[in-house]
Amino acid sequence: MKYVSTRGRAPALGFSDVLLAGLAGDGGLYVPESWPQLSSAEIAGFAGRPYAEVAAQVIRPFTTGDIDDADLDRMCAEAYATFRHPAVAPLVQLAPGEWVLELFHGPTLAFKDVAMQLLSRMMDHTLARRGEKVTIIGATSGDTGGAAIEAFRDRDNVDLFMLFPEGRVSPFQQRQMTTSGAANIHPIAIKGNFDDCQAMVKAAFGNKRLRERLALTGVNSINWARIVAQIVYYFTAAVALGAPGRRVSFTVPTGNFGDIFAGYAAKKMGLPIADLVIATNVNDILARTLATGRYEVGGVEATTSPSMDIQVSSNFERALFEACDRDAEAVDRLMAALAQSRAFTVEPQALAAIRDDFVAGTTDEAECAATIVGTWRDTGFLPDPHTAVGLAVARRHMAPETPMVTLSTAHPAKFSAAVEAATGQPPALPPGFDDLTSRKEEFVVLANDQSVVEDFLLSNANSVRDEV
Ligand SMILES: Cc1ncc(COP(=O)(O)O)c(C=O)c1O
Ligand SMILES: N[C@@H](CCOP(=O)(O)O)C(=O)O
Repeated sequence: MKYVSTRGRAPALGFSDVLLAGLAGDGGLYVPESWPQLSSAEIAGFAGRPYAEVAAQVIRPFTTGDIDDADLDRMCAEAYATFRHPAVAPLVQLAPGEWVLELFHGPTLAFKDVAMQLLSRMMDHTLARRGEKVTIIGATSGDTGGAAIEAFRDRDNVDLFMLFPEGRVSPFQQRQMTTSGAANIHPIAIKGNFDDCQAMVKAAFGNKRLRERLALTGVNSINWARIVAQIVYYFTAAVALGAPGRRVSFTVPTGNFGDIFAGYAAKKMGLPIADLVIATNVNDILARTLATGRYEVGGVEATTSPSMDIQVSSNFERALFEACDRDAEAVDRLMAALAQSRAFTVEPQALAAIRDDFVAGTTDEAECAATIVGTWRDTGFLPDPHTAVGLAVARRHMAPETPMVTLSTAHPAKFSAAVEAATGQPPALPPGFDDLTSRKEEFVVLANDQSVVEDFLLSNANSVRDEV
């Protein structure tokens, strides 16, 4: 399997090179050059199988030729043994036709663990084989940072620099990032918002000298390996509800579009998905784009679902590439317009293609809080604010006979202030986090300035290559 860049000006690469590249050299995102197909019989065969085995089978077509089958099986088994729930991603029924897929049973209580636990093992495996070291740079609105730090702490072939917006992540999320105590972990609070952090990460990749000196790579969902691992739970959930003999819809609380793009990938591989519903909070650029065809970056509003306080949604570029019939030049033009004027217009044919694959809805803060308390009171399931955004939107898109699965992307304890404000009581903390508030925090605060951040990386990375 080879991967091509959405902007068409970077070389096609195999899985291991894409894994270590993060972002393509032309600023684009890697996608598989064709979608592997799973037959109905193969999909039906997933029923009742352990999550790790299904994961290896779904992921294998993407890694063939780069990772040996036995190594992939072992890495999947190890990654999903870190989860607290034997099913890894259990489905819970809330009402007739309504389900949540609990993706928060990993080590940091967020869906990011599903991909990050596997990604860190794949990276470690590839680096050990090649005898290389890398520097990871990432941007987080809260959950990617914690999951990456947990997955990569104390790995001696990796230095991890994680940028987060100062004061805009929950206290629980911040402490998960700042209390690892590991020498290879460097949390950085940026005086800006998540979009500023993500823009700095992409600009760092665009600095060829820095990229080469630090052997820069990424673990945000710009890295294809993140998406690949997230495809798996769409299969396990749909099969548990009757696929391939029955169509299933999914609603996904969406920010950077990685999670829902994994659902799109599952559909392209043959999973019968009815609707893929994008759920956003008031930072609703994706819903506006689907409604009007105009992608227009506005200001970011801070909400109780901070991990979705995003305007520049990285993986939408992958969806555009698909909607433009894989015309990389067209995507390149749109991305150039975005860089220049913070906006672009999707051509009617591409917009129609996007609307064929996705629908979208938005929730405001009042509806989010009402959904938290209402769902808890009516069903006993306590959603975190991101899941509540998903549930509120999902309930407007339910169709008779088609199960609707909302992805539950974080444990409510990660956002206890918002949950307590809605329900009047704090959510119970799962075991293993009792000392989080007493651990010593270590992080730096840096200006929202590219050269300040790049200088910090060069001064603090353990492995910097000489200039040639
Ligand atoms: C709890 C939670 N829900 C939803 C999202 C949105 O996911 P994505 O960025 O893949 O769209 C995030 C962040 O990515 C998150 O941390
Ligand atoms: N909400 C995310 C933002 C980064 O998303 P990613 O999926 O591209 O890593 C977060 O929690 O940091």
